[in-house]
Amino acid sequence: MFEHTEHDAKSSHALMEISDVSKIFTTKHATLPAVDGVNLTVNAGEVLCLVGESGCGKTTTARMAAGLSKPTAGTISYDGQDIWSLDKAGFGNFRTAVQYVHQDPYASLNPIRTVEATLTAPLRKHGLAKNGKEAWEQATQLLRRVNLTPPENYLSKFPHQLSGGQRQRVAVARALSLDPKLIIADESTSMLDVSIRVAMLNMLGSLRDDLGVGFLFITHDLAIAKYFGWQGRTAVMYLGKVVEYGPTPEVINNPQHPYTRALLDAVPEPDPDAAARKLEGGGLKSAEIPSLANLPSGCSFHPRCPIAEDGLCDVKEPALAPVARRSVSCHVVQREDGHPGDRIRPPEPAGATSTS
Ligand SMILES: Nc1ncnc2c1ncn2[C@@H]1O[C@H](COP(=O)(O)OP(=O)(O)OP(=O)(O)O)[C@@H](O)[C@H]1O
Repeated sequence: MFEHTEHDAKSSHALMEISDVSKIFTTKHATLPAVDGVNLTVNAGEVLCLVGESGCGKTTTARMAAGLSKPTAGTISYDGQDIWSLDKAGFGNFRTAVQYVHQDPYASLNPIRTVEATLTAPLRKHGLAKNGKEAWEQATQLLRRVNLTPPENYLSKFPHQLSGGQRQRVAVARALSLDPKLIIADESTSMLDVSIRVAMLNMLGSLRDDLGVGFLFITHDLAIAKYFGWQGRTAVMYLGKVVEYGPTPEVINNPQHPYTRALLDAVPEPDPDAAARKLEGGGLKSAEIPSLANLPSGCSFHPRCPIAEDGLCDVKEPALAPVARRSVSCHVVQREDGHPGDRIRPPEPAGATSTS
């Protein structure tokens, strides 16, 4: 969709580092490890897609990356600094540089504010516009940037007077008003019709190309990751953990983890129930995701996994390890790749005698 320029490859540096990050929610009834030991890096101008089924911890990770929620453990660094050790001014700068675009703009746009007020308020608040005229001019430029033209047709509108796609573009324009280095887009196209979705993705892609904005792009749909994040990397999450992580073409064209393979088998399937049935039909033993409150032993994917081995996968938790130009956490895949961890073998059945 959009070209990867030489400039990007050379100028890429780690903008955000998510290191060993966990988030545990404690409710009256349970302790929920929503995110468990996640490591991710987003380079400047790069797209990192975070993919997985509902409830796997994508939004929780995204909210921590945006500084909206504090990790239970681990660190989120922006430009080399732990965001939770920044002083108030430093944290404020981080919050302007990293903008969060919510999947439902209805939830984030103030219903009683016009588009103009929505766009000019942050400009005035952060001193990016000296006066009302300058703020108005910048607001019109922002609307052009997100292809809402002519801008004059939109400035006086309220959110309810816009279509879903237009609202989403206003939310992106507002995020852009503060000249962010990184946009965290949480399923920001999932509520749109397919053609509007594609137009929106193309527009976001042009921001990356023209402005060098990096993206942490959250989606449950690998087809979207393929379309939007082809030049970047993709991390597949399952029950709070990253199970496969690498360059998007590697992950999509040659998936290694059985969960990634199953997710790809289920693409494209807009109806979640049909997708779940397809997941089951596509080789998974079950469409049911185990509860975070009662995680399976060993590899938490093993009860659904078509290649799980008794005595191995239900006993020992796999770690991410390099396999075929990406990282994968699967004992069986790692063993087949000749990984040093391959010496783990299922125990001999009771009564079996060794012939050696
Ligand atoms: N504030 C909270 N308190 C308790 N549990 C929570 C809280 N927020 C999220 N969870 C739980 O943490 C898990 C991960 O949720 P999260 O929203 O991060 O998943 P997700 O992959 O983004 O799902 P979706 O695609 O449906 O948004 C879920 O089991 C969810 O119920």
